[in-house]
Amino acid sequence: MAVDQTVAVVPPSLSARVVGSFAYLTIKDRLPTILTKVVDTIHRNKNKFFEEYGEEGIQAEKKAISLLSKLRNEVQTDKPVIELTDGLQDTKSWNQYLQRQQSLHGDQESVSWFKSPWLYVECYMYRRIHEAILLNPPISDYDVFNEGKTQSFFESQQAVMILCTYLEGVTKNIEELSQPQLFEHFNKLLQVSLWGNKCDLSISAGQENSQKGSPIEALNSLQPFILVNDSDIMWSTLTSDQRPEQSGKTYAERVDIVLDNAGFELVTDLVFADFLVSSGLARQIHFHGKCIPWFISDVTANDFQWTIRQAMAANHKWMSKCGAQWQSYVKKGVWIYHDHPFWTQPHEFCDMAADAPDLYATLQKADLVLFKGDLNYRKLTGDREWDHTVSFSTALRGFGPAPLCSLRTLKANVQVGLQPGQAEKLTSQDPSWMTNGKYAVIQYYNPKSED
Ligand SMILES: O=P(O)(O)OC[C@@]1(O)O[C@H](CO)[C@@H](O)[C@@H]1O
Ligand SMILES: [Mn+2]
Repeated sequence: MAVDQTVAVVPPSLSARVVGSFAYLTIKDRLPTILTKVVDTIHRNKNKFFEEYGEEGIQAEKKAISLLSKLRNEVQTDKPVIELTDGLQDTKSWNQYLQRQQSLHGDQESVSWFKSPWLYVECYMYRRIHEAILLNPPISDYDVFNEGKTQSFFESQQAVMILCTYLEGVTKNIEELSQPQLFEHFNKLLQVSLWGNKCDLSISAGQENSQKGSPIEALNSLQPFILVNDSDIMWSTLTSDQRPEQSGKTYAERVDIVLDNAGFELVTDLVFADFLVSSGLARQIHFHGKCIPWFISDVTANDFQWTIRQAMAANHKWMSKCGAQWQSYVKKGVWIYHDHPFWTQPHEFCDMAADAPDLYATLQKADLVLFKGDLNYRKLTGDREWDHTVSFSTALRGFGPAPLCSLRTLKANVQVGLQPGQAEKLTSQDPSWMTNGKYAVIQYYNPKSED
């Protein structure tokens, strides 16, 4: 049953308040495990810090570890959330957000790990990890998640090669392809990018989680696990002549991709972006990554450049050809990489127009914005206890800078836009369907058309 937008009440945020919930288990078990791994990583790199910076490096390592151990204790004992002190460009807005949470809570109770919105405190933990490193020069630009990200890239080499070889097969005679053939390749590469989102390191608390086997051959068997598939509408958006004043084969002027994870997922996004450009479906791609290490595996500018360089240097004909092509797209400004502090803040995206109007204006220039991954979906929908049949547009609560599409494997218990009865059926077949990463959605919304 569709819910009328005008009368829909905004449901509460997911929170660890609900004992036994996924949010509760994340804060109780997964976050402390992640913090322990971060401490181990820093400790393991002690000699490297000594070689680079001498005794100062060792002192910084010790202080960072002590801040992180304190943080782990705060999480485990449900201490109040405290202000940031590092004076970065976003520190003030984080502290204002804490005040906002405080006023929502009322005076009686403090904002704490188990009593606050899960989205907020989970984002806050990653920002505090960054603070612990940042406050400790000379190791302040150390990426504590770098090892895991590079490892996950190398572990999926075979799949990357298969994908680059497939792309070569598509692009070499792309001019001769009919519309239906182009649509078939579009669908395949879109779905590869969708399932690439299985490979995040946060859900596995940093455990190896890379792509094994052929990502193309796997698609058929994965098809039934796509719960909402709006790829036809997405294709129509790209191929409808949105700018009839500009003649030629190119359809969309600009597609923006809000990236999620480095490693295999990023390669699938680059391959899809390459296909969009080389097929003429889009003229320019704008990528959006993170300014700081985030949710273990998320892409930073460094990861983006590193991945392209690795592909270029690969000892595989088609992979190195892809790498060279990607580098040339970047050089020519066909591909543009952006980052913005808003992506590493805890806000729901419906706040973007008010809290990051410059970013909102940037996205408004796109013909289509793709949001990769689970955390972006949580922020799109506000990470709330929505009824599963509420429409995607209702859950977006006015967010709509441009036509947009979420490509997400389900790893958190928020899901909207399902058919009546669909969620109940899934729950009876597979009770953890919302969090086990086996299911996915390609969910589209166009602010320009009526819902
Ligand atoms: O955004 P991504 O990389 O797809 O997923 C990030 C993620 O694993 O982190 C959280 C768990 O801590 C989950 O909400 C979510 O599944
Ligand atoms: Mn991620």
